[in-house]
Amino acid sequence: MSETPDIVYTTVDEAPELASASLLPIIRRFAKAAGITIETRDISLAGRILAAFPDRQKGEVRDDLAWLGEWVKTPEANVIKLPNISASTPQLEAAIKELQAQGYDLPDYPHEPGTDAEKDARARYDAIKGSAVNPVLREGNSDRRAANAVKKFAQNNPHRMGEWKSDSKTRVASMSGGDFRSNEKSMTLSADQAGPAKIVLTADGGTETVLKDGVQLHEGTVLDATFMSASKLDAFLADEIAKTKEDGTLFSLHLKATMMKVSDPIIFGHAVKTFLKPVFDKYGDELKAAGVDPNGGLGALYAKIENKPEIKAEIEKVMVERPPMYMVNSAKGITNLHVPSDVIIDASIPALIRDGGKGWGPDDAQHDTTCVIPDDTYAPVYDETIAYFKETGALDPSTAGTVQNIGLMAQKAEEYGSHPTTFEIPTAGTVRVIASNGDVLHEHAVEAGDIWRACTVKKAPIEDWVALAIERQKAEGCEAIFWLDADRPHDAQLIEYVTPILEARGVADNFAIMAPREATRRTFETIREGKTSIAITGNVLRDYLTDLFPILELGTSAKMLSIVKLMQGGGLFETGAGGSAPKHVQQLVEENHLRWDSLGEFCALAESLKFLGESRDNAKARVLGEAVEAATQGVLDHDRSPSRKTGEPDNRDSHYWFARYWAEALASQDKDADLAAEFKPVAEALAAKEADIIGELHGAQGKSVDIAGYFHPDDDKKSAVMRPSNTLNDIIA
Ligand SMILES: NC(=O)C1=CN([C@@H]2O[C@H](COP(=O)(O)OP(=O)(O)OC[C@H]3O[C@@H](n4cnc5c(N)ncnc54)[C@H](OP(=O)(O)O)[C@@H]3O)[C@@H](O)[C@H]2O)C=CC1
Ligand SMILES: O=C(O)CCC(=O)C(=O)O
Ligand SMILES: [Mg+2]
Repeated sequence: MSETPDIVYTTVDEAPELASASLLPIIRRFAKAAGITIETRDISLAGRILAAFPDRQKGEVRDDLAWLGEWVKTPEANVIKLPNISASTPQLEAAIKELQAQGYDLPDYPHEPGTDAEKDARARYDAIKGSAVNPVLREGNSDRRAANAVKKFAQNNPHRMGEWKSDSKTRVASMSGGDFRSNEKSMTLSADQAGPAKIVLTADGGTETVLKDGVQLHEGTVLDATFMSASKLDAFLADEIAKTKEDGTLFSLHLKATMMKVSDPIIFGHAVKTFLKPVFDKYGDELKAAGVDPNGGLGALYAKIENKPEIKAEIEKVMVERPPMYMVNSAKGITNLHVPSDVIIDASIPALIRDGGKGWGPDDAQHDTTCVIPDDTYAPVYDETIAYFKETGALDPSTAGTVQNIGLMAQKAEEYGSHPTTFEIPTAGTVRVIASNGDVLHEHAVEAGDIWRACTVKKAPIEDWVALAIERQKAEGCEAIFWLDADRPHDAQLIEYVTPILEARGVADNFAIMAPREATRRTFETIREGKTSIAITGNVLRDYLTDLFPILELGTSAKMLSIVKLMQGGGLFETGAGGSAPKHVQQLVEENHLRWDSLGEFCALAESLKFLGESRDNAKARVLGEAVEAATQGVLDHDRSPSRKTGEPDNRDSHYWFARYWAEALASQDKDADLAAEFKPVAEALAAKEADIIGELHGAQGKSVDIAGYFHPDDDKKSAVMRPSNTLNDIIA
């Protein structure tokens, strides 16, 4: 491992990692011709678990995430980042079990840590849980958009859209009080308030508990504090369950338990308990004794009551009285409330909207759905989208314009950085954030069980974000909207930053500032006319909108260009805006067909090579990058993307075509004669052997395969499955 490779390609999980087994050898072969070093760093869930317990493993275990976390703070950084699992507790436990079965020495996940050793293990595991990678790597703000070629392809080959009817009963339900939105307070730190702050809970009896000490706050940082009332949440959930029953729709809950890894699993647990309230009322003690943690979901609960027929019977009785649930997998009986990480709001709601507002029910058919999004901060975006489509009918992807996003993300911005300062309040009292100079920055009266949190966004990332927005708007010359609500405390603080910068740069007229609901409608109206709009948003809307619009415009967010211009000069190139597509793994294992589309990897690779060309003045990298763009265009023009169906071309076929078009582009360019000479025979061989290669790739499909693990498959077996064409392998070797 050299200290600074030219490019780091991340080792991840699930479908994208399977794809890498086929694609990475091709990338390496081409990069080698230009003397470019590509190394991998392991940020997979399994890799991170092992790195958390290096002392218990045989041999050396590298902490690649820690290494990358430092590298992204240097101007040399050039990372191609694939999506990785942000694990919920059930996923983390499953991964630990698998690794233990493979012979790795790891402690179980301690649910109720008692001893010091258990507390230590729990702390190490909790650091891995949830979205533990992206916040570490994202030392810059986010620029996500569809490349022109990708957008054109989607317009010419529109995906299927469900029909939106004006009488659809699908709706969004959010709290009208007591939620994070209504309790939010926000302020910007002055110089004398900067320094280590503390968060203190003073119980109603007077006892003080320091919830967190040494919270480093800087001058100019925007600091928010808010809480979700547990009692109001429960009342809201109970009410919505009843209303859903009356409406005759599916009940669904949409959260982000992965990125909001402290707050949202607790909210999820409230939903599990409220849905099964009669069961918890009757058998609460027994369930507790059996080790049931409602935050882990129904899946974990059922596993713990296998031998308790009376509780099972009670659950069945209650379920009959409840509205039918939106299903994750109706064939397997996996409901919305089974696993907290199965229904991830950024992907789940847009997919439902793409399908005309329909979710899958227990009867394996699609129905109108009540979408419960307890916190009302961002729910209006979905509520307005649904209202708009009910009025106007579905969007037409063949004519729709596009929405780009400039997202405030750097340095754990906003809610997605709030985990260390989120608490489930143990006793009623008052929470205060106290600055180093003694100023009380925020104060809330809370009840036991309330979820209180503070979050920050620093000055430098805000200024960088506005500058990035100005740059992008200048490049596009189109509508650009800051999705900020002057009536929301946090957004009002951001507006105080944004307006003077726009004015000082003389570009204020090129931008609008609109609350999310209004911005949603305006943006849909703009893209309906075939035009482009730039959404300049905070971190959560960055996440939500870069799934919402791509899923409606392109059918998926996997095809997005996703660039993180690191604030210290490096580049982080994310592959698409979506996740690791767990269902694709199942299809591969059962039928040896991988429907994962690597277009996101192709786009990121082109950007990474072109960035290398600029940052290290590497002319060959530039040529390789331009050829990748030509290859990507070739894959689109000739429709070489994977099919969903077994027996048809899959991910591996698309890699063959990608390699071929890449080699052809290199052979035919005239900027670098050495590269042209080297790739001419490669291009010829790939063309001459087309029938053999395609035959070998297709011959492999249709049978089940063994990769010896889900979270930590065997590298050789994975490689054998993903590289079934010896003819192709020989040409690439
Ligand atoms: N950047 C990151 O690291 C991210 C990581 N994640 C993680 O990914 C996991 C899954 O998240 P989830 O919310 O389900 O979102 P995904 O984006 O993984 O999946 C949603 C659906 O999108 C489709 N899809 C996604 N990517 C591709 C692709 N490249 N080619 C074809 N289809 C694709 C699949 O549809 P179909 O099944 O119909 O084929 C998939 O089931 C979680 O562990 C989550 O934490 C999520 C988002 C970003
Ligand atoms: O970090 C994660 O868990 C998911 C990230 C994500 O969804 C995104 O950035 O779009
Ligand atoms: Mg997302």
